[in-house]
Amino acid sequence: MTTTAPAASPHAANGLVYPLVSIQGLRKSYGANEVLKGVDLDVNRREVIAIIGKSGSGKSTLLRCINGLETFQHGSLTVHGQPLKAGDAAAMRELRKGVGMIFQSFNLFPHLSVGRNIMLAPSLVMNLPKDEARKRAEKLLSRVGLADKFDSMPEQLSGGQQQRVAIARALAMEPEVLLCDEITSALDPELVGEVLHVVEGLALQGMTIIMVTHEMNFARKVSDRVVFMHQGKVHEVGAPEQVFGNPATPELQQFLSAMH
Ligand SMILES: Nc1ncnc2c1ncn2[C@@H]1O[C@H](COP(=O)(O)OP(=O)(O)OP(=O)(O)O)[C@@H](O)[C@H]1O
Repeated sequence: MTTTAPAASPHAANGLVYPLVSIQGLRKSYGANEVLKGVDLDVNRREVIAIIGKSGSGKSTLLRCINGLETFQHGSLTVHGQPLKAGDAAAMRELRKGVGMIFQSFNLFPHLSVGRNIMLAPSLVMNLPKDEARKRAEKLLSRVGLADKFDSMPEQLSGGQQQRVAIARALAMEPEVLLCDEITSALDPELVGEVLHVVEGLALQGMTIIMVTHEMNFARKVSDRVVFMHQGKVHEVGAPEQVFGNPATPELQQFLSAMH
């Protein structure tokens, strides 16, 4: 991908170099159902990763583990050099501050204006003074093309606009990495483009993004690497031209032909 930001790179601090997100041997079960069966994945700063795969292959569960919404039983997860042990609830809460997540449903607070939705977390979690939180919300709203919607209520916006507010709200916590879980799946087709345009802009500005998506053309255009998940594992990973143009395994070939 051509970016205006420097290329993806391992993070360097305190003389150490490490990926921004490092996942090793991650296993997660719901009861007897093992959903993630040993996932290994490193994500460098400024990388854009698209996760694709059949329904039930564990894509959403993996994202939810990365932002600490789900516990896992085995393996390790390190974000920004902070290792997170399986089941460490306090560390998971801390982790969530540095990881933004956007879901298929926008989950805006219906009784708060657009601006207040964005100000909420910086005010409550980061203790940002009200005027600074407001300035931050205004800036983010213009970044997602909604500068004039500060005082609107969520119900007055289209689905595409609400999803853009959800993106602004996630960015308000200045996350290290942004996780996107099928964020256009609930939108009418004519509204998909405006949301993808915002995500593409963030990618070009150097945001580290891990997105689960069914938008194959978008994955091909924007991502640095595509991860194909199959039966709870990373089955194939590579540059978009390799994964889409020259899939190595029959499972990926079948998945891609079923998408056409
Ligand atoms: N909270 C839960 N409790 C029990 N089982 C769950 C839970 N969440 C997910 N699962 C199961 O885990 C498996 C993987 O689900 P997951 O949502 O991660 O898959 P996915 O690849 O994201 O699928 P999709 O593309 O349909 O969203 C499924 O079998 C699902 O039923």
